[in-house]
Amino acid sequence: MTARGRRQPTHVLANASFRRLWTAMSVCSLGDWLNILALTALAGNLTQGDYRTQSLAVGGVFIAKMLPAVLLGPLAGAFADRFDRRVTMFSSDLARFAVVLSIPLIGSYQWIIVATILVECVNLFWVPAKDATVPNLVPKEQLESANQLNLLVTYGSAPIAAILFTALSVVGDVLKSAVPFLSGMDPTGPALVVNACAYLVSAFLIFTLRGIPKRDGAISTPSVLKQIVEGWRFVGGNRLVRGLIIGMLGAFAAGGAVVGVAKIYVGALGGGDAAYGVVFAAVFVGMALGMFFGLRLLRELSRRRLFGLAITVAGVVLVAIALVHNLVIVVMLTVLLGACAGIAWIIGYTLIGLEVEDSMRGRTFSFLQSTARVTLLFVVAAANPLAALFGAHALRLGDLVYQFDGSNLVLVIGGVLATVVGVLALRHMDDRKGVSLSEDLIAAVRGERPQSETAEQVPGLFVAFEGGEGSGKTTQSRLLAIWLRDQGFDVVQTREPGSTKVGMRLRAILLDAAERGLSARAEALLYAADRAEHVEKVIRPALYRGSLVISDRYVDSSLAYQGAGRALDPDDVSKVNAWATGGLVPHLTVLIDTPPEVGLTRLGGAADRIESEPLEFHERVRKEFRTLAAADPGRYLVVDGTLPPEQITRLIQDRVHEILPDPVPQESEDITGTMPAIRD
Ligand SMILES: Nc1ncnc2c1ncn2[C@@H]1O[C@H](COP(=O)(O)OP(=O)(O)OP(=O)(O)O)[C@@H](O)[C@H]1O
Ligand SMILES: Cc1cn([C@H]2C[C@H](O)[C@@H](COP(=O)(O)O)O2)c(=O)[nH]c1=O
Repeated sequence: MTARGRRQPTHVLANASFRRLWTAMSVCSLGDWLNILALTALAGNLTQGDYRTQSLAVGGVFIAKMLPAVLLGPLAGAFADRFDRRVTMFSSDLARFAVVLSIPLIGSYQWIIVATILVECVNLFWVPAKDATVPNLVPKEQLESANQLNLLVTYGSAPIAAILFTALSVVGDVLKSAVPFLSGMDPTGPALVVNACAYLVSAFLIFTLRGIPKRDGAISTPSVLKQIVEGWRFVGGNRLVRGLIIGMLGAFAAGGAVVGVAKIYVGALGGGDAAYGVVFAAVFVGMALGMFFGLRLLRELSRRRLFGLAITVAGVVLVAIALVHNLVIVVMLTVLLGACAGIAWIIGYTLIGLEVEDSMRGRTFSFLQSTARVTLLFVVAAANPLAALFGAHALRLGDLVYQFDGSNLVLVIGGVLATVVGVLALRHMDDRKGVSLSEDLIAAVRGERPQSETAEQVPGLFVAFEGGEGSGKTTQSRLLAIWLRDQGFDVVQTREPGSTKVGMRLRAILLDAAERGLSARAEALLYAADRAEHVEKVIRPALYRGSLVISDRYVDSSLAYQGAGRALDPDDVSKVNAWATGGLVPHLTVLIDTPPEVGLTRLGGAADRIESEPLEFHERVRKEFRTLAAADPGRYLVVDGTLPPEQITRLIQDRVHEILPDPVPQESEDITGTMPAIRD
């Protein structure tokens, strides 16, 4: 069998709509950093003279920046889910432009504070609207790359803004002395004008961005208050989202502990301001490395596992940072800490974008932004008093003296907290229960798909079709089988439940609408029993013969219908099925994603026991299918089931084509010299 190569996907920036949004975001990020630099400098300039007043004035700007998120975050999220996101972003940009432009014109400290609060309030509407829009513009498999680019410009624009600010300050000084009319101007004036113009450019880009889906939430949506409560309920009630947010906040708290005490800790290690700067920079260098190289290196590892693992490692590293009294090692560990934080942040953002439905996304992102800021504020504020309260202690062991100060304690607490959160996230969200994490990790580092679970090592190829009722699985799996047979492949087309003798009986029990009293656990076990028989009698033998197996439904159906639909513990369903199948996982799962209200109306005849479940049941099933696909994008093809059948067929053929084995084995080619004729 020849190697199964993958076709190179196009870069996410080739997508014109995303490119436009990303450009707007980059310009805004540059503007935001310029804003922080210019406003803190202006506040300092306006209160020159007394060091204490000056410090308080600059601190006031930071407080004004944080405050609106705490107070207005929930409202902004509901706004992003309620109104047209393009209009929200466009209006926000115009408002930011006007407010920032007014700062150098008015030029008083009071107005700086008011304007900062106003700009931050507007930002609160812009950011969740943007975050919730990204998953609408890029395909699911490119969402991780899109988030990497977003984070890159958010932080990468900071040094560019710093250089620009310096240059614009020089321009400000020159203008002040050369143009009499501008003699009263503060040198930060040009920076603020450029900052305002950045928002105007973004307004233009957003206005001309046609790819954002239109929404008119004002017609039938509930009240804003109801929407806010609905958003909180959703975040608290959704297992995955709750796990992601707790994990990300844990990572934030750990980061806050470092920011809070880094200065005194570095000082205690004998480092000055330069060393403090290096430690600070190490966090960002690490984040960039984690986001780009870490995620690429571990691309075969389940994203849910990697999320928990990254936070756990970050926690352990933080404890090590607290205990190792060597500045060079501390800097190296800080890079690792940043890498873990970068990985966790990107995965968390990506999974939320994939998992959360469009109508809830704005509120979820906004909840995350607000709670992250509150956590950061709280931890940074509490870290130093706690460190001071603990004081400095020298532990003596014979001749050895080990210094353990308050800053060490804060870092240890932050590290332990992150470790606990990471372990909980790993357990809470693990989608490969029963499969050793270390084996998975080693395989991922080697760039291999985890061997113990995939069907990769068998000579054949295993493709499963999944989706809700009437999504088109039977139609498409039949068409795929015909297409493959046409190319000379030996194809076994099969389905669940009911492809074996025992299976046929089980299918009758499982789908008989009269069988009303069947318990959820019994149902899960019967499906698993059918699957065990199916794998042993049909699928495995065919794969070992080198056949291509196409199954209409497999394990994911149990995770979606019995796990999410019947609300059984997903770990239990996963374990039972891993045991029933001996860990056999398809090479490719095609998810035909169709809204249940569309799929159910396609079905003819009387509804069977499962089809007659209420719509909410089928909605939970659909959501779980999508979540499963999102957690392992490399192994799934998600197609929109509302597309015309021919278009779906083409998408499936394109993807299957990438992983097809050579129909004539290499040895036969060597002997006969024949070239296989594969039609596209
Ligand atoms: N893309 C499509 N657009 C419109 N109708 C479709 C599409 N795909 C399939 N159908 C029609 O929908 C009905 C159900 O299709 P199919 O039996 O393939 O779905 P299924 O997912 O296998 O259903 P089940 O859940 O019963 O197994 C059929 O009448 C089929 O012709
Ligand atoms: C494999 C499997 C199936 N189901 C449900 C899903 C459907 O309602 C029926 C199968 O009918 P189909 O027309 O053949 O698609 O069974 C399930 O609940 N759990 C499973 O594991």
